[in-house]
Amino acid sequence: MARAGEGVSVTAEFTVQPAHQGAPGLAHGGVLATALDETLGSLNWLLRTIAVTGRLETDFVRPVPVDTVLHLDARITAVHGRKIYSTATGRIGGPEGPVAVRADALFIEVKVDHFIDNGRPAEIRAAMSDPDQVRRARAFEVNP
Ligand SMILES: CCCCCCCCCCCCCCCC(=O)SCCNC(=O)CCNC(=O)[C@H](O)C(C)(C)COP(=O)(O)OP(=O)(O)OC[C@H]1O[C@@H](n2cnc3c(N)ncnc32)[C@H](O)[C@@H]1OP(=O)(O)O
Repeated sequence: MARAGEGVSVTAEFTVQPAHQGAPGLAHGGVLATALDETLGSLNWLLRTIAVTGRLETDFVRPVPVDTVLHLDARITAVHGRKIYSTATGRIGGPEGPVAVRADALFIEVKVDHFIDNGRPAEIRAAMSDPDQVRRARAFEVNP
């Protein structure tokens, strides 16, 4: 089965808000990890694959002040069976600015059942009664 691999990439911007503060005036590392995780996770949509984060290794290279725009750049590095390897950087001061954070991730492909079996019933019911959500999930299952 042919699958997109190298060359699959996305860019994104994340603005650090006051609510994201950890140390005074600085972004909390967990929030920056979330921004990296979200950006890396969006790569899986380009592969038309439903996948969850199995591993996320994050390096915090420079402090990121509140109100900073984090310029994110993520790409798939390899696909092997159900395993999707990807990497991302977050730069400050512009898309070519210095790297403040970076992450390497391993996402694992799952079936829709992963969510149905493990999610809270109320939210699963709401998702299943949302025609857009169901159509998207079925599209993945029919054309993985
Ligand atoms: C109707 C409703 C509609 C719903 C429509 C859904 C829409 C689409 C939603 C998208 C959602 C996005 C979400 C965003 C990103 C999160 O935020 S995801 C949330 C955080 N992550 C999680 O909750 C994952 C929790 N972990 C798990 O559930 C299970 O560990 C996993 C990841 C499914 C893997 O379990 P498994 O399927 O039993 O797979 P397993 O055989 O253990 O591992 C498969 C392979 O991966 C390797 N592996 C697994 N974990 C690791 C690890 N941590 N480190 C290294 N290797 C690993 C294994 O060694 C194995 O390798 P091989 O032997 O094949 O070489």
